[in-house]
Amino acid sequence: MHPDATSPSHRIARVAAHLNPLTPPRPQMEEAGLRPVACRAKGAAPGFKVAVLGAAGGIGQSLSLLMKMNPLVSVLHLYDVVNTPGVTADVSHMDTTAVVRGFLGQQQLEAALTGMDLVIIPAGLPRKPGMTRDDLFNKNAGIVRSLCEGIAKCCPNAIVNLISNPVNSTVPVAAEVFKRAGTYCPKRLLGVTTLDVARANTFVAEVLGVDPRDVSVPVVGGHAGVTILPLLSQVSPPCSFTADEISYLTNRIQNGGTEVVEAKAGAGSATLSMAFAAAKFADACLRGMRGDAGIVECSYVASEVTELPFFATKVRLGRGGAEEILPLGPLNDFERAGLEMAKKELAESIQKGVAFMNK
Ligand SMILES: NC(=O)c1ccc[n+]([C@@H]2O[C@H](COP(=O)([O-])OP(=O)(O)OC[C@H]3O[C@@H](n4cnc5c(N)ncnc54)[C@H](O)[C@@H]3O)[C@@H](O)[C@H]2O)c1
Ligand SMILES: O=C(O)C[C@H](O)C(=O)O
Repeated sequence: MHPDATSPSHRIARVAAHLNPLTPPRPQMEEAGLRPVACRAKGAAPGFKVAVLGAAGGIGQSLSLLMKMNPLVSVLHLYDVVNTPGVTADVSHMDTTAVVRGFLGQQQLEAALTGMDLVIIPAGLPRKPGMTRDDLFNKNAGIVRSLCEGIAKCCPNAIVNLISNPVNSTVPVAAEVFKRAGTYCPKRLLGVTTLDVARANTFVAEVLGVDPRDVSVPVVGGHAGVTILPLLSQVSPPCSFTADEISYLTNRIQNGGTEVVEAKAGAGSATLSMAFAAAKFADACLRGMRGDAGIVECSYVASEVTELPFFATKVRLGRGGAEEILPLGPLNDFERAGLEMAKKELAESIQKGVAFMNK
């Protein structure tokens, strides 16, 4: 390091470059042996570049906070069409490793996406009481399309975690965008269904009277109503339920989103539990990308597990995303009937997403 590298003027220059992250590092800083802070974590410590699109929203703000706390993240880009300067300034004061940069509006989308390893998308309208997730389709499909066009152009190899509803249709929209751009890799497009698993673990643990962290419930199918199919016969650790418990649990898990929408009474849908779930899923993706073995999560992905082109099951996460789609495993009669209902609705939702791109 240059002998003056720690002098007050150098330190101030370094901080200034950090505060205005779009400013390229000054040549004299490099001569002095100073590296912009954004690169610091790229050495011994593993560090991934992560973007949150919709970062100023209800999910986006909490998710940005949680991603700033993740030691696997070296650079965190926060993009929204409103309010990112404030959210970025706020989150950037957390004394954790990730360097935070904010991007505001369509004209900064490309800068937000360039070089990203993982892109998390919670952009889009949330439900109000009385609405289905499908009622969000017209607005959110357009948002997802434009964001995915940016991803195809600026970070075509990034892994995408798609949260925007209706997930059952927005994932097919994203796939069509990437196909058209010639960048589609099914392994890298993951619809986030982790909140269904979190709810299932919570509600099952309540019934069993155990710690939810010790419970693991596979939830397959999709992310809306009857397409959310908890496999209560495959709960780990193994346990059994009465018919009433199965009916209560299935109904509560399938309607968990509506429970929150109604409780919020017009102020939106699940944001805090969703941010928690999205951060958990993103962390699992990052650990897979780092090369950790045995990372398995449920996700809505391109799949051959059923005759449908997309389906949520357990997937094994690896360096390239969803490296392996795991089978459904043995289902009981109740689950087999649920699967048929789920597939019927899913087929229509998938078709709607594909048709949106072929209009
Ligand atoms: N997958 C799931 O399990 C799950 C769970 C909860 C919510 N959701 C969905 O997540 C989405 C966001 O929910 P929320 O509560 O955070 O909503 P919100 O309204 O609080 O936030 C959405 C954010 O998206 C931003 N946005 C809108 N258009 C954009 C664009 N073109 N580019 C970038 N940002 C844009 C808005 O400015 C806003 O800040 C909704 O569609 C909701 O239904 C999904
Ligand atoms: O229910 C919603 O609209 C939001 C989300 O999909 C959820 O499951 O909480």
